[in-house]
Amino acid sequence: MTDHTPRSEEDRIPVRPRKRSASQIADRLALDAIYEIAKTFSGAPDPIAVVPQIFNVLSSFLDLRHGVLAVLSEPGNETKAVNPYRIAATSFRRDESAPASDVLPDAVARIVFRSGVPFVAFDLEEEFGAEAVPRRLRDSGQTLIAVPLRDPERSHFVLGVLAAYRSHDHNRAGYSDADVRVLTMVASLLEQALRFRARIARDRERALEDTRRMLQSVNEQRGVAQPPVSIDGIIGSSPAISEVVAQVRRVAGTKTPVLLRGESGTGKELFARAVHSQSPRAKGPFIRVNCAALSETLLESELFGHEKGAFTGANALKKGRFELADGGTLFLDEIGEISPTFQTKLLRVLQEGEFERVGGQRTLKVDVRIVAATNRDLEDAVARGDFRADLYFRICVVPIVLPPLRNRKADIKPLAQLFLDRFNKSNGTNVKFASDAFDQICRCKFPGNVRELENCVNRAASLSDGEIVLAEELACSQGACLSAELFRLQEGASPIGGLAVGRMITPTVRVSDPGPRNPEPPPAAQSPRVAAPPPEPQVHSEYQPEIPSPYPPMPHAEPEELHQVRRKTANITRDELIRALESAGWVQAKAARLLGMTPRQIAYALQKFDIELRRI
Ligand SMILES: Nc1ncnc2c1ncn2[C@@H]1O[C@H](COP(=O)(O)OP(=O)(O)OP(=O)(O)O)[C@@H](O)[C@H]1O
Repeated sequence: MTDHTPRSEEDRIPVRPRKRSASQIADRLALDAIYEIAKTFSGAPDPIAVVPQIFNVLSSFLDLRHGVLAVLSEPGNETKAVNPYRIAATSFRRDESAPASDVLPDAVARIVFRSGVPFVAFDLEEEFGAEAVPRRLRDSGQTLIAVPLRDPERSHFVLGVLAAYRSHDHNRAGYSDADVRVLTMVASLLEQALRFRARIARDRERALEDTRRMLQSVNEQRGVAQPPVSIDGIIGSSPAISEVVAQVRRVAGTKTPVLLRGESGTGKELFARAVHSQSPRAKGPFIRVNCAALSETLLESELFGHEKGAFTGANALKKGRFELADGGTLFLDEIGEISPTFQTKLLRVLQEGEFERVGGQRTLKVDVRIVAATNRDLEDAVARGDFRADLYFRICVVPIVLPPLRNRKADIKPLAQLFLDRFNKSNGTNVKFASDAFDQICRCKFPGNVRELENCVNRAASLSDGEIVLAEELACSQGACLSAELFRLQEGASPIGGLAVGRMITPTVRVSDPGPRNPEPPPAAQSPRVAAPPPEPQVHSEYQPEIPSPYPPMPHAEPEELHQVRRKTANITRDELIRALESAGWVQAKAARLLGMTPRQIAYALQKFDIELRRI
């Protein structure tokens, strides 16, 4: 039925669409394009795979043509270029083997990778030469707009370049700002999509890992033996160590830099050697540098070498470790300890594979695989600005974390047996552990990790009365295991040299008496009568200097016992000491406990009163 009700005057005037300005139309199109693009990304399981579709949208809505996405490739592959990248997507239908320069001028890509800001080239030919212009675009004027794509996880890190061309047939000057804005928005949508995907992948990986661990622990409980691992002297039968060995095997075949992380004594150097020996460069040299052991100047001349006469004392040309490691592997131990200036020097050689000897002019090129190690929390160091982020990304391409021994108890027994066998071999002995001794060792937390286990075995084997080491002969049974004491003081929360520990330096504290704060375990005693006191820390001022220590800082708040210890040190008499030793069966650690002193203080007192230890 037709509606005959009379309409008002207003109703009868035909509605003419409001005229929009060119810029309003452009804005509207941009908005529509972004809407389409966001929809496409949100539904895509692999955001990079849909980038060609995104380029089509840009082209049909906004005339932004010939889109291209370049992403950083893993460093350390065949190319020696700085920031090697690959073309990951394009709207050209191009032959896969075509050079990247067919779609994106190399000079522009590198500018964006390095600067991390958008770049607009109004006239490629004029700015970069005819060769820079992709072949198919040579006959037409084109403005190139390129914006950075940032790593979703590390916002300062440029991992890609998103670019597109605008033909000069269009209003060339007017659009570039808007084009930069649109491409930046697209880059940001892509970053979000990548971040989302990475999160899903990580969650999936975590779930798989949990399942794997669960199965392994069920197998362990059922007594299904894990096959023992054995490469290059690495011993272990725990799932954790098998996983690390598998990672080493996987990564060894490439030239990718590896960063070994883990507490002190977990075997970082051993694993660095394994990465080398399992790699195609195994026949090449393996060169190690302890970055923490050398001053900056020495480190520079050690790593890069020096020319004759470069400085006083440089009487001859000396090749540096980079040169010596050519064709092989360079192991940079304790990399977290190098100074900011040296970080810059190292970055250059890691990026470009080039350096000059100290005092030299000639640029040398080497082919070296880098394996680094640290027990520092490098992420924290980067966040605090102590460690360069770009160097961090160079060295931390494949991080391999070595678990502490307390988290892989299944390794303790085979390792203890290995060290005992080594002891017997080098001493011509046939010492064995009684089964209760083995059980006791296996229960230990070993805060000093494998190194401490090695010491423990050697100490027990050296001090044993007979061929069988009994449980009661172990240092821990006699209250003489200082690392157990140390671990107790840590409350298990801050393991020695653990990843959570930043700079491993004892805190600067006011000291009125030089009583030891972090007693080190006594050197594996050569004979029970030897009671040589460890060197007394020199305290010249009211403040204790910062001493690099393998142990994490002690809490600032001092327990009451420690105050008592201080008072006792000065007051103890010879008789008091002998009485305590007598009642402790001449076990220093026990006597120390009776007197409320540390074993180290007992050792000083013994020396002071010239008392020789008796063995009961
Ligand atoms: N899985 C293992 N199998 C056999 N020996 C091991 C294993 N892990 C560590 N070790 C031994 O333990 C000792 C300490 O290892 P290493 O020096 O490699 O530790 P690290 O992590 O580099 O220590 P730091 O950080 O203090 O330098 C070495 O004698 C090493 O041979």
